[in-house]
Amino acid sequence: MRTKICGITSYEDAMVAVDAGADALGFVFYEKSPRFLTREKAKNIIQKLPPFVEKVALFVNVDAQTVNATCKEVGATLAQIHFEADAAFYEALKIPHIKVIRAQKKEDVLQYADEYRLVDAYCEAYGGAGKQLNAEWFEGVECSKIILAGGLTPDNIQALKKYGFYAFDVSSGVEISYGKKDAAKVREFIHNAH
Ligand SMILES: O=C(O)c1ccccc1NCC(=O)[C@H](O)[C@H](O)COP(=O)(O)O
Repeated sequence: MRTKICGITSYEDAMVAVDAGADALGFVFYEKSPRFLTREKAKNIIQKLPPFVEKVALFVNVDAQTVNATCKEVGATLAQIHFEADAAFYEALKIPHIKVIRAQKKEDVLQYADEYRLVDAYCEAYGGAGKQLNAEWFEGVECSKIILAGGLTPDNIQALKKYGFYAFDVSSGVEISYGKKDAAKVREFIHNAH
């Protein structure tokens, strides 16, 4: 199972995740987030990372030009879009991207079913709240294009493997404090996901 460790704010935490086998790292460009980091700080981390690691830039309520410019400047390889955006926004993006579904009910997890998408639990903060989805919503659903997020921990992912998700995404479940990862939990999460 692929894994993304989200809310990275230091090179040390990034390398703990990479060394443990993370496929992707998430960087939050939402100023109201406790995991927000500046473009300069993100660039300094990203430029030192080894190849074959997806560098994901997260955005909330910005225009496409901001997404394009930020990703180019920091070296992000994928944009993660955490808000409702229209077709013109997506057409203007010049970088690979994934939509985020902030699910509030079972039907929501079926949105954009033909696309790889991240399904997270709805929260006012847009993400990183440690709020879990109802696993029963995935019963009978084709999950191979879903990146599951929301309240995942090293202890609860084993039971979720049976749904056949594309990947697991975690932030608060492997943290000591906002934006500071717990190395042991990061390793345990990735180990248990595989
Ligand atoms: O992490 C944040 O602070 C954040 C803020 C605004 C938009 C998205 C954010 N995080 C998005 C993620 O991809 C998280 O990994 C995802 O929501 C799961 O978080 P958690 O429930 O804490 O594992």
